[in-house]
Amino acid sequence: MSSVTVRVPAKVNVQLSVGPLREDGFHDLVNVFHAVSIFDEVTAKESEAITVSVSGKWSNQVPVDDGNLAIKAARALAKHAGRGYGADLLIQKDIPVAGGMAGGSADAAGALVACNELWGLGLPFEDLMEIAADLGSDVPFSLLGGTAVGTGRGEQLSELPTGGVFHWVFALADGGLSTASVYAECDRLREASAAEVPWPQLDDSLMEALGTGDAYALGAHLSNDLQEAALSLRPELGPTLEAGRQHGALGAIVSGSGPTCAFLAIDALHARDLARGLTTTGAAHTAVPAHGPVAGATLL
Ligand SMILES: C[C@](O)(CO)[C@H](O)COP(=O)(O)OP(=O)(O)OC[C@H]1O[C@@H](n2ccc(N)nc2=O)[C@H](O)[C@@H]1O
Ligand SMILES: Nc1ncnc2c1ncn2[C@@H]1O[C@H](COP(=O)(O)OP(=O)(O)OP(=O)(O)O)[C@@H](O)[C@H]1O
Repeated sequence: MSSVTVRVPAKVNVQLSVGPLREDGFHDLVNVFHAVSIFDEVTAKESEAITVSVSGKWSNQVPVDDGNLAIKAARALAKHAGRGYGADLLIQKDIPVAGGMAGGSADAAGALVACNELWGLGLPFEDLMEIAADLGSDVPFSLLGGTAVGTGRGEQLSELPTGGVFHWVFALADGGLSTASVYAECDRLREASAAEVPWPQLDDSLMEALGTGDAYALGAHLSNDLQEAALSLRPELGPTLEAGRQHGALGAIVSGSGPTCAFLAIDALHARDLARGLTTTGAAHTAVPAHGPVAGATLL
């Protein structure tokens, strides 16, 4: 096979509960991931060396050197296989960069699946999941997709069946937020308040809403412990969230570490109207309707 293409989704966190800071610099989480229909595509072509190039909306914001997570993923896979394989990786980028939607993680997951196929390794999914966890906390979920609860630093996943399709609108912001700085801001705010940080717990009402496909209940139970930190670093996100609520969103939340804002809609038609409302009033320069859950990294 000389060329393989894999499609990988973005994510939103419908619950993100952040526990105390661990000694390794990470936080224990209860992280309910939900994969949504904004996709990157990663194509791997036969080559001597491992290289990457990026096309699409956000290509100028993505590194094409060794810092690219897709390159790191391909290298980690080649190392696991014990051979000096090569691949030209082409990323078609649609997921916002540094937007809290796991775009880099998606490309890493895409590169793992594509290179496993291109190089004929035939590694089982469990092996790819282990390599993924070493690459980043969100990478295993980008492989898995659907809806899942992540514990540990987010890499230990249990799949969650959902009772229906949920319709979302994502309001994209200018410029990204670094995930590490948002966690650091969360720690700083917690230190300043001196309140004890509780151990994260799964929200039973949220589980029920996901299981029954009840968008109204899901909207009422969305939660993100990183939201206050993201708003502290980007106060202008507050009015964006409020504008979504004014346009009838069932729930409005910062996606992961932000700055993308996620709005839950009643149905596909409402999502389209909500997106139009957010852009025509200037509350967001770009608002993208999407639905979830969708599959994780998939060979095309
Ligand atoms: C905010 C989320 O996107 C929610 O899904 C993730 O928790 C972040 O996952 P990610 O981007 O894959 O993050 P990683 O590459 O693993 O870690 C980047 C940095 O985020 C912070 N980090 C990440 C995950 C975690 N459970 N605790 C943390 O404190 C650490 O400072 C870490 O150095
Ligand atoms: N393939 C890639 N796509 C996007 N960014 C990448 C990639 N590889 C490395 N990066 C770097 O990683 C940084 C974070 O990008 P990413 O889009 O993954 O953030 P994010 O969506 O906020 O992540 P998360 O939601 O997992 O916290 C970017 O600013 C960029 O410098």
